Amino acid sequence: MKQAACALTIAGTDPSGGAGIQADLKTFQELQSYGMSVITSIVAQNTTGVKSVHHLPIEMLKDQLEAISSDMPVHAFKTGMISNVSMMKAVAEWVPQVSAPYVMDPVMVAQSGDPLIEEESRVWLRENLLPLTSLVTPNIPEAEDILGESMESSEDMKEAAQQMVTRFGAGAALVKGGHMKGEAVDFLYDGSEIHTFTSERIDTKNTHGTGCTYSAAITAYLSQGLPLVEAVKQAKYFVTEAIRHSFNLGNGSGPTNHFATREEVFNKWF
Ligand SMILES: Nc1ncnc2c1ncn2[C@@H]1O[C@H](COP(=O)(O)OP(=O)(O)OP(=O)(O)O)[C@@H](O)[C@H]1O
Ligand SMILES: Cc1ncc(CO)c(N)n1
Repeated sequence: MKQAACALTIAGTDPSGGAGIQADLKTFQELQSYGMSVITSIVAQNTTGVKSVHHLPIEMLKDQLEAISSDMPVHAFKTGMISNVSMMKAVAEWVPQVSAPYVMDPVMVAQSGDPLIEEESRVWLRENLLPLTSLVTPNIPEAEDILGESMESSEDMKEAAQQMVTRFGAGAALVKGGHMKGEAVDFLYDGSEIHTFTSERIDTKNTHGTGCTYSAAITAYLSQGLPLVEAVKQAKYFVTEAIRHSFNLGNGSGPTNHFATREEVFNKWF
């Protein structure tokens, strides 16, 4: 029997199902990787915002990580919300045990603007976690935060992607243009060249969890052995269709729609 491609997410939760662990597992399932999850924090949130956050005790985080690496194959993994330095340290100590591509979504604020990471953790993330990654996927505010510089143009985005790799040691960097105007353009620097991924901008307020879905799709494709550029290309199709079919659920920024997506992607793009 063919062995399953196993993808893991290490992240916070979203009970409303649009972002975090829930979005990641749905994406893994849609893209036919076997999904596994390690929870960092339980977040009481929905489409309108974050009510409260409970961080799991560090020992509990370590035990979950150990439960995976002592028993399960991991063919690719991603991290999302890792709120404080103690949790980042636990993840950083665990990463070398797994020889699989590591995709970091450097989650800092929710779509609603609520903070998901403590202020002092940002430097630690940059100095210690970033060099362990195969790919980091910041949106523009996250890239500005990591580099300490403001970004206004495509040239700034490309420069930021390069800096993440050459200055801060990320394996590769994908700077996402969801927060810009006009077409939704993302730039990937893979250590040797810039690759550009462009889609039309879809006119919707329902973009809760787009970043989670995108990085989870990249992780799923990497777990299946696709090369990085191909994994990003296909994940961009997936997230674009998930945004196109997003739901008007809840009173705020609704979630992307995964299950309308797979068929749509295959019919339309292949
Ligand atoms: N309205 C849109 N139409 C089409 N593509 C979009 C739109 N908004 C974002 N994208 C694309 O979705 C992907 C996710 O990018 P985005 O910058 O929104 O992530 P994010 O801000 O990290 O998401 P999150 O809301 O989960 O924090 C990128 O490929 C981006 O270009
Ligand atoms: C747990 C979690 N991770 C990431 C995001 C960003 O979309 C969110 N809202 N919640």
